[in-house]
Amino acid sequence: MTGKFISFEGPDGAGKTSVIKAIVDRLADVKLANQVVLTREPGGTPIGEAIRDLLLSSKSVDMDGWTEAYLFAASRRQHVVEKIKPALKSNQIVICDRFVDSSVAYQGQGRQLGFDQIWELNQAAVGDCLPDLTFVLDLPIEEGLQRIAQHRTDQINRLDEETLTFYQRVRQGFLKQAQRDPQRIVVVNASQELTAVVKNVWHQMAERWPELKNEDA
Ligand SMILES: Nc1ncnc2c1ncn2[C@@H]1O[C@H](COP(=O)(O)OP(=O)(O)OP(=O)(O)O)[C@@H](O)[C@H]1O
Ligand SMILES: Cc1cn([C@H]2C[C@H](O)[C@@H](COP(=O)(O)O)O2)c(=O)[nH]c1=O
Repeated sequence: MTGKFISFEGPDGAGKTSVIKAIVDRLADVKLANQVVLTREPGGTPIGEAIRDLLLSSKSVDMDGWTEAYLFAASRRQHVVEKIKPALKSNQIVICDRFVDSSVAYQGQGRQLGFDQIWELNQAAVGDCLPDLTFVLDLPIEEGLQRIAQHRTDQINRLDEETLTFYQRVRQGFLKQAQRDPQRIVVVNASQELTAVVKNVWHQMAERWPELKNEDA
């Protein structure tokens, strides 16, 4: 199978991590486990993870919105150059937990820095390296936040403490981005049971890449 770049997006608690785990298992079932590169943003590289710590730390309360936007883009640039592009070049399947659409939704729409302005800033960071396929896991904000509150095992981060209206703008940002780029972005109803969400995502992947239905690698 040739290199593929797939990103998973959505508001906090939409189920990205859970769905990605199940999709990686499915890829293993079709004998593609050794081709999978699982990664995340912010982060994905040592430099990116250091930027992640700075971005998500509750000590960064005074961070300016544009500083935040540039730091997400800087983490992304390093990620693209150091990990994503080389992996695609060697025919790996890159599965990324959040990518450029998160910046457009959170910084562009959530922080109201401007949808197009944040897209342009990120164009400089990613160049021509956009996902082949992006899943936006969509659900009412309250549901995602409730899921997190019920099951939280990791620490609360700085962005977890935003208001409901911030997250509602973020959700609209993802949906607007999907409307703008329907070839790349598929919106999935993430309110369904996890098995149904995974089935839907896998179906979309196999539609696009029929070799996934019967991979004999
Ligand atoms: N479809 C679902 N139905 C009910 N609960 C779910 C579903 N998907 C995930 N969950 C649960 O919701 C919580 C958040 O899921 P998960 O960590 O996968 O979301 P996430 O999108 O990665 O969150 P974050 O953006 O905060 O990292 C977990 O406890 C998970 O078990
Ligand atoms: C890539 C990216 C992320 N964010 C936000 C979204 C989340 O609140 C955190 C990351 O935490 P997660 O548990 O890994 O989902 O960062 C953002 O605001 N902008 C971005 O570009």
